[in-house]
Amino acid sequence: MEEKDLFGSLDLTRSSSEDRLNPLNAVLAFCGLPNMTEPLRYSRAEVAQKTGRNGAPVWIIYKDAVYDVTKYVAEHPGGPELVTDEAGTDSTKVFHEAGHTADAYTILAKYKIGELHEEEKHYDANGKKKKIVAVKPDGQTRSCLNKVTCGLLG
Ligand code: HEM
Repeated sequence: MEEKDLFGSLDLTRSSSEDRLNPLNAVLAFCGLPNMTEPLRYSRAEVAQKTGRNGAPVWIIYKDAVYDVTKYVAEHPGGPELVTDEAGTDSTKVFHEAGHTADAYTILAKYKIGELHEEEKHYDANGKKKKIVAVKPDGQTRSCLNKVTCGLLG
C-alpha cells in the first residue's frame, strides 16, 4: 500500500508562513481541522445577539476578548441579573467597576471563547486603550492658526 507523505502532500499554498513553521498547525491543516493556535474571531454585532433571551447564550466582551458565561450566570455571587443585564455588550467598564477580585478575573478567563476582529478592537497589543481619532469631513480639517489666518485675510 502506498504510504502517505504527511508533510509532502500538504497544500502549502493555503497555509500562512506561520502554519508552515508550526508542525502542529501543519498536522491540523492536513487533517482538515482549524488552526488551534489562532483565536476564534467574532464581531461586536455577533456578540450583541447573544443576549441570553429566547434561548440565546450569554456572551460578554471584556477588553476585546469574547466570553460565553452562559453556564456561570446561575453561580454568580452578585446574582444572575447583574450578568444577564450585560449580555451581548462590551462589559469591560461595568465588570471592572464592579470591583471584582482576582478570583473573578481567573474564573472569567475560563469562559473565553475568542477575540474580536482586529479592526473592532479597542485595545492595542500591549493592552493599552487605542486612541480614537475623529476623522472630520473634507474642508473642516484646518488647524486653528490656519483658520485665524484665513479669517484675517478674509
Ligand atoms: C458583567 C457584569 C457583572 C457585574 C455587573 C458583576 C457584578 C458583581 C458584583 C456587584 C459582585 C459583588 C456581589 C456581592 O458581594 O454580593 C460580584 C461578585 C462576583 N462576580 Fe461579578 N459581575 C459581573 C459579571 C461577572 C462574571 C462574568 C464573572 C465570572 C465569570 C463574575 C464573577 C464574580 C465573582 C467570582 C464574584 C465574587 C466576588 C469576587 O471574587 O470578586 N462576575 N459581581
